Amino acid sequence: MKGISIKELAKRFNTTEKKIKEILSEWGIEGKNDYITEDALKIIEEVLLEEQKEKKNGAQRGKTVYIPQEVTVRELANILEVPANQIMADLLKKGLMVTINHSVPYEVAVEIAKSYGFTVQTDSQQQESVKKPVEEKSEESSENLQPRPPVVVVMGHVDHGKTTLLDTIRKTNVAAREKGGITQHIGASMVELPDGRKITFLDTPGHEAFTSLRARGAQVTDIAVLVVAADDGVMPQTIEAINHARAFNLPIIVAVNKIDKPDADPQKVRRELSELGLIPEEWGGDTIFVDISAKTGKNVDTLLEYILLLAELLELKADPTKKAKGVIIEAKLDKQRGPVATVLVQEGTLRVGDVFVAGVTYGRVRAMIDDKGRNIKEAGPSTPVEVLGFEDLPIPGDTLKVVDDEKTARELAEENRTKLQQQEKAPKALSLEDLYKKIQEGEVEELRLIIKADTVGSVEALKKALSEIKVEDINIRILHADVGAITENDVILAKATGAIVIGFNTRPDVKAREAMEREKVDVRLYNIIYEVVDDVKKALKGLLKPIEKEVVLGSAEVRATFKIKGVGTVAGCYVLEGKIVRNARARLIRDGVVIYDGKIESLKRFKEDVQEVARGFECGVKLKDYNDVKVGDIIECYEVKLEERQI
Ligand SMILES: Nc1nc2c(ncn2[C@@H]2O[C@H](COP(=O)(O)OP(=O)(O)OP(=O)(O)O)[C@@H](O)[C@H]2O)c(=O)[nH]1
Repeated sequence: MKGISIKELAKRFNTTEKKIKEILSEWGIEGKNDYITEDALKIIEEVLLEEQKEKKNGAQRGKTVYIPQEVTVRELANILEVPANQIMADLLKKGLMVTINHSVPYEVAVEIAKSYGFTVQTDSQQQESVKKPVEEKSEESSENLQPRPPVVVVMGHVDHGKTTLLDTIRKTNVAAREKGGITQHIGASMVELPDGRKITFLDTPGHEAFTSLRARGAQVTDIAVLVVAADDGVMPQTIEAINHARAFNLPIIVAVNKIDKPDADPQKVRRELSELGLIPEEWGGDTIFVDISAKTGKNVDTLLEYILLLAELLELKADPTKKAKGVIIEAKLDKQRGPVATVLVQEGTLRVGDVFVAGVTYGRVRAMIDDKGRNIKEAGPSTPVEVLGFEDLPIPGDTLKVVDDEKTARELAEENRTKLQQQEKAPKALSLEDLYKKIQEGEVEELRLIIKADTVGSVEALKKALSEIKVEDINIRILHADVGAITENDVILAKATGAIVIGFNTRPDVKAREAMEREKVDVRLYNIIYEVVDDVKKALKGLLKPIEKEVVLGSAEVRATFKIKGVGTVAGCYVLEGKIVRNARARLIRDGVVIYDGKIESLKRFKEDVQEVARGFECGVKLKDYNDVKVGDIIECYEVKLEERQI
């Protein structure tokens, strides 16, 4: 393992190479060829971070800063006079993966400022056009933080038992049975153990659910349970799920399922997952593995115990006394009840009568129904509840915030609408063309890639070739690499993580195509490894030219041919779709094979020269420098556009 170079490390911590070498010798660590191993890196990082904080704390202790409600990483870094990288590292530790222009939740920003020894002034005299959310006053009172139940997503390969596990957990949910509740599907459910401890599960199994919520900026889950069937072992979606969880730094507990089956081999699952970096605790690693049978219920209680244990280690806390804040998990229009949405309360307590803003809509909580179908009056942190009283249908992934009055709610919703419109104008996902610009602006510090290829060999070759690219200090991180078509999941993951999808001898499927359009994710298709490497290198150096995009204008079938003296062969055609345009580019297709690629030289309708001929009409086409046209050939007319993006 190569590790990280001393030079890179010095840059990351804004210090000198000499300083790093000093720490190395102090700790008796040797750097080979100026490279440090991963283990040594951890020690150095800790020493440097501590030193940096100490220094800051000393200098800043007592200094008062004002942090606006809406603050980006860059702005916070400026206010605290700390490198933006450092702030991003602090956020990552709190499970928030952001770039320099992302906004930082206010309460997190305050926490970070305090960790650097600042006193935070909340009561600003500054004039603000935006109404400050009301919870700001209570933001300071972190003494009310109390443990909250973990929010868990169950993931894994098809048929490995995700749904069965969720059903079993809900059925053995003692508290619910005693209270006679009937489980309702509301998008998430809360399980209560006999001793009163609770766990919230997202109802929709699979990583797609949380990744698409995450793509909209919502950090919903705390823990991922990876279900792997012991009779089947690690399968493609197991790997996909691991990569999705890792992309968001979500801790994973492995549930080795179906151990009741005679051909179950839980040890094989351990071996396979170890190869993927999930090493069982019993083998000296730090991943919890629990052998279960979702069908018989065996060890499911142990699994729940481990989830709670991990939750304790994660110190999940929230302040139930604050005004509520939550995430929309699901939303639907109900004929009788109007817009209904499931909200996962993340902070504070949501109460009937509360006025709220939720993305571009707002409302007042008219009623709340829990996952057992009961009407409830209030819901605390990590509780999923169905909420009635929205003005309009909210969007899953949007945040719901309780505010003081309806006027504020309406104004904030309007503001969010304006922001959304602005965002929609600018493509948000990263493209290879604008990578260089973003690197220069400090918005991107690593290039994240998702690779899909035709064979395992190609995947490996691409991974190797890409990992060898070294341009400045930009890191290339492969979030997911697999065999097969580019899927909607790949696109959603790319969107959520700011990654680029590379397809090698493979194409996006229909759903992926739709998602690409919708999410404006950069998907690149190649069939030569060298070109992938070359494009990535050029992008990192800012040399990549805009992509030429081909747009098919229309196609026509050749129904007759005419030899005309001095002109050549003219094809009598019928336009099947779109239109045929004079002087446009065209190719001739015979039995699915392109046999000519050139230009439409002349286009006529009843001997008249015309500019274009639409679908359903006949026309005469002469292809430039080509006469071997035959009846039954297809003429496809197209144009090549340069993407409008600037490098
Ligand atoms: N023997 C045995 N069968 C199980 C166990 N868990 C699940 N199954 C069976 O495996 C099959 C698939 O289970 P599901 O729970 O539907 O799997 P899933 O992962 O939710 O599948 P998808 O929703 O299709 O992704 C069903 O026939 C279950 O009855 C188990 O612990 N033991």
